[in-house]
Amino acid sequence: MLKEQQIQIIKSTAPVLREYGTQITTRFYNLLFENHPELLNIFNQANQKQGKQQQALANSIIAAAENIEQLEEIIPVVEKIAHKHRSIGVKPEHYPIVGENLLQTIADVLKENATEEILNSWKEAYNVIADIFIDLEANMYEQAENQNGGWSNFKDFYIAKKVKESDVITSFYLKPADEEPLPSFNPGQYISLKISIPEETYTHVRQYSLSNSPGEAHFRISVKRESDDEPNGIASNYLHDSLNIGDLIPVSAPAGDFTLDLTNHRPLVLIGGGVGVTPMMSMLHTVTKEHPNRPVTFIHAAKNSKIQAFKAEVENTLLNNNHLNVLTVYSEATEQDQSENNFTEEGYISYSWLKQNIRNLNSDFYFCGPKPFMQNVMHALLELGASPEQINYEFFGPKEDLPQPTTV
Ligand SMILES: Cc1cc2nc3c(=O)[nH]c(=O)nc-3n(C[C@H](O)[C@H](O)[C@H](O)COP(=O)(O)OP(=O)(O)OC[C@H]3O[C@@H](n4cnc5c(N)ncnc54)[C@H](O)[C@@H]3O)c2cc1C
Ligand SMILES: NC(=O)C1=CN([C@@H]2O[C@H](COP(=O)(O)OP(=O)(O)OC[C@H]3O[C@@H](n4cnc5c(N)ncnc54)[C@H](OP(=O)(O)O)[C@@H]3O)[C@@H](O)[C@H]2O)C=CC1
Ligand code: HEM
Repeated sequence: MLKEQQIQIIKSTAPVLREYGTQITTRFYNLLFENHPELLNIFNQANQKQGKQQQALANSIIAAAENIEQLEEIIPVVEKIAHKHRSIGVKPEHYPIVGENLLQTIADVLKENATEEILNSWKEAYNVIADIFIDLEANMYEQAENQNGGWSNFKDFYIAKKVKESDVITSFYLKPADEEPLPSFNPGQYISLKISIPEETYTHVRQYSLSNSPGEAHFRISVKRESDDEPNGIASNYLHDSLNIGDLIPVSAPAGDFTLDLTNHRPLVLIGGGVGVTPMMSMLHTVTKEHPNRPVTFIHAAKNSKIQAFKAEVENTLLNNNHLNVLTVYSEATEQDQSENNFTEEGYISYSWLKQNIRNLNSDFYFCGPKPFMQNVMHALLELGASPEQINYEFFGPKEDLPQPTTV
């Protein structure tokens, strides 16, 4: 346990580390992969090259340190990270490795300012934080293991079906190679895939939201081919081009805490941006099956009908449900979309448009999509007066980028 003096040292040096934050974590990852190249198999190298992971780690370690006296405050943030850690296969034995390399880096960056007393205090603080992660993740591994037919790490699934949903999105129907029954999962959760590409030295682990509802004999994921920017997305292009029916792929047990709360019956508003619609599909299918009388507004913002996935699937759900309202917003509607008038609004989702189209503000809101879309929707909901507990979103960048709902 940390002594009072160590707590004061942590609190007084946390601002310095915040200042050097990403410089420390950038150097940390270089040192970590130099000393432990095997960890290149689990870290997303695109996130590394774009600096996203360095920022995320720096923010979380320093946030934990600044809350060192009331760590229970950061449990919700730690839980979200622990879900991802568990789905990737982070183990207790990894924590001392990260700790050693992180402290070495702090010493290197702070140089003569890194006295033995400061380093020992940060070592103690890291161990306290690491123990919280290790305990949480142990429970999550046990829970995943104990679910019917569960497994705690990765297990082989085969591609049972591939369905082209749009010009850029293809769905993969995955079934367990051992034919064990699938564990249930919460709508909105994701799985991690461990993707081995022949010419690549390391595996690529990626997360994909489950786009079907629990209780079926398969998992369905729907993957957008990332090819708008250079370099093309390594995993999504491999899945689209080279993963075919019958091929095997290691899959983690479902994880994630961005999940539909089925215990309350307030009206529901699901807002998906682009392929961010995937968790919304799982939520839509689940709620229309289990609570057919719950009013649901399903909003999909996409470029146009050539890019949009699940248009027909959602319209089919609409046919069988009197309490579902479906709205489509295209930002780059094609001429065919215009002539068929097959969408509700052109442009971006806005505060005034949401105000006009959300029938009941006392709703639960769930949204997911690209960052600019997320920022816009969050702003609009806050402006509409939605309270923090009504707003649920999956965002996987440094949280500071998104306006936070003010506490009431
Ligand atoms: C919880 C969660 C759920 C998700 N669910 C889905 C889903 O349902 N469907 C879906 O399609 N995606 C989903 N994603 C995203 C998915 O995990 C992948 O990130 C996505 O498929 C891209 O992976 P990739 O390997 O194809 O691209 P990567 O190779 O990882 O590249 C990603 C982007 O980074 C850029 N990039 C790569 N390397 C560099 C570099 N050296 N310098 C600069 N830029 C670079 C690429 O141009 C590309 O635009 C989800 C992500 C999370 C965290
Ligand atoms: N559980 C999770 O965390 C999941 C995360 N994802 C992530 O969701 C993202 C989906 O991206 P993608 O499919 O490429 O989405 P797109 O880039 O296609 O964007 C979707 C729509 O949102 C519009 N948009 C862009 N900016 C704004 C804005 N400021 N306000 C409102 N709308 C806006 C786009 O318009 P425009 O034509 O101008 O681009 C487009 O019409 C990916 O980053 C993916 O990784 C996906 C699935 C699950
Ligand atoms: C106290 C210690 C740790 C903290 C505070 C921490 C924090 C984080 C954070 C904030 C993220 C981003 C989560 C997200 O994107 O939603 C993350 C992801 C990750 N962490 Fe940790 N982590 C710790 C220890 C570890 C250890 C010991 C390992 C194992 C080597 C590890 C491996 C990973 C991996 C592989 C990812 C996903 C990276 C990516 O997809 O780009 N972490 N961690």
